[in-house]
Amino acid sequence: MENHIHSTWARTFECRPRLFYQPKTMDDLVELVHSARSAGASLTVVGSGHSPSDIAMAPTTGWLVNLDRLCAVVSTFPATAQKTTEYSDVRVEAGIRVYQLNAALAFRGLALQNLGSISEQSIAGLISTGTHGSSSFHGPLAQQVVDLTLLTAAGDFRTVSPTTDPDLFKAALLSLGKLGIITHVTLRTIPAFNIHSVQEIIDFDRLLADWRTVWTTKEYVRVWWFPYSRKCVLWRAEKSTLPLSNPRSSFYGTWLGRTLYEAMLWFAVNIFPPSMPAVERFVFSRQYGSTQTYDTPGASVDEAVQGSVEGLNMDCLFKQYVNEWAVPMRDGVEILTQVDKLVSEAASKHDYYVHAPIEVRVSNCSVPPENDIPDSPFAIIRANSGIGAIPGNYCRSLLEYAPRVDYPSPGEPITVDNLTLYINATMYRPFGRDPPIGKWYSEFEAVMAQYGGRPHWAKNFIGPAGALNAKDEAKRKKKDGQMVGIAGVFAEWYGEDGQKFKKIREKLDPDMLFVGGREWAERNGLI
Ligand SMILES: Cc1cc2nc3c(=O)[nH]c(=O)nc-3n(C[C@H](O)[C@H](O)[C@H](O)COP(=O)(O)OP(=O)(O)OC[C@H]3O[C@@H](n4cnc5c(N)ncnc54)[C@H](O)[C@@H]3O)c2cc1C
Ligand SMILES: O=C1O[C@H](CO)C(O)=C1O
Repeated sequence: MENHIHSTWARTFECRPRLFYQPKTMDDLVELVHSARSAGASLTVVGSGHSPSDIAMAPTTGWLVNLDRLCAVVSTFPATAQKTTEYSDVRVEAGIRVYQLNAALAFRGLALQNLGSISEQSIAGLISTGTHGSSSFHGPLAQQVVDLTLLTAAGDFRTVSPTTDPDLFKAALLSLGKLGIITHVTLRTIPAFNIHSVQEIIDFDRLLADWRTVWTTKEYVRVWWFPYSRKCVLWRAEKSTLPLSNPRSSFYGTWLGRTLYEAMLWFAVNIFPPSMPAVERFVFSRQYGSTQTYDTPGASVDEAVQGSVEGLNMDCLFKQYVNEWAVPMRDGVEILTQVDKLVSEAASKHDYYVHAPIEVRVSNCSVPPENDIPDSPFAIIRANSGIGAIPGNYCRSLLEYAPRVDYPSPGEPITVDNLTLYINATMYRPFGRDPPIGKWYSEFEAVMAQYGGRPHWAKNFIGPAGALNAKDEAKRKKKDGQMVGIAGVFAEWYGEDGQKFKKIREKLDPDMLFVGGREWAERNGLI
């Protein structure tokens, strides 16, 4: 198709590729790879466009391919064949959206073990960017991958697993679309489950006081931080057989509440920025009340029992910019204290204002030493806690952005020392209007980098200052918050694993067929 315009879900970036394809068969896809090579065109692969950045933008001379029509469930390995009823491996075509997969699994009495905030993504896009949920007992969502198939620039299918080709598997587990086209994925799924969640309001200072224990109290834990209210929402959930029950009604879940919220944000962004803290406080009080309910006898808490998808997904509200970094959980108190200081000082100087919530989440990205991989998928993580992941693999992807932390010793409980903290600075675009993000994001990133943090690959990070030459820097400054990228620090931050990824990439794709979005790849040190 010609004249196709592709844009991100948040309408933050768009591109006009020379040609756009949605192949219906794997043979068509292979033919497309050969045709693009013969034509000397680049081939960018895009999923649902939910990455907030320009990571999947194709140049005007390039071709863009999307796998929405390659979305079948290929096979389900019956529990008996796997000699267990605790999990089932399911092979799918990689264009399947997570919501389609959720439905197909539910039909078979199965479910994904963990999810991120939404289910719009394609499974390939989710894997390729290091998407995560929020649990101390689960890794990034790619932990559920048992094997995957990559269509290479040569037009060959390569099915890789931790045993068949460990290096290529670790590269393909977070490949940013730059290695080839993921065509199939086998996922380790478990019997469908419901979750019982309890949502409490906790004072910011109390959260910091309980930091070392709160993250491991339930299988799924997430925090939304409202800095101007000095409060957080603490959401904790576990698998449950209790009867289903709905969560409490939501102020911004209604058309009126939601529109009012967006209108107030618009006013604060465009007319009177100093009103932002009051807007955030008002919305917080409508949505959640104004008192701490955590550890408060007699306080009414918000409980629900929902299917895993409804419970784990959430309402992400409006179109947005998102800048999220992974840092060591053990440094969380210091990091949040520093960010809190930034936010309040900026507001008192009328320098910039942030939007709420700042999402604060967790994963267990630690992996066992290579010679210590358990024979059984019932991992140490699970044995310790009685809950958590049945991993499809125990690999750390070469481009894993979570800092390295220790794997828990056998028999020892998981602690903050084994965990990754994700801090997600979302800035809404009320009615399509861009808020100022540059100064906030630069200061936020300086704190994250100070603690060895690295940005989530899919998001709107800027990157360390000073990485560009004067001409490019001048160009960049024309757009507030534009990405500088991490090319200047890639070697330092990704070390040997990063170099290995680049070598594998160059070998598989010497003519850079899959580096259509060349600018993004260059800015970030991948080529
Ligand atoms: C509202 C919202 C909520 C989100 N929630 C979370 C969250 O909870 N946790 C989290 O970590 N992230 C979250 N994200 C980010 C999102 O999960 C990732 O950006 C994900 O990559 C989006 O998948 P996609 O299918 O839209 O991929 P796209 O954004 O279209 O593409 C992403 C990357 O995947 C590559 N790719 C796509 N398909 C293939 C393929 N078949 N083969 C090889 N490469 C491919 C692309 O080339 C590109 O590099 C959220 C984003 C939004 C907008
Ligand atoms: O990128 C993301 O957007 C939402 C926040 O609104 C979320 O959870 C992400 O991750």
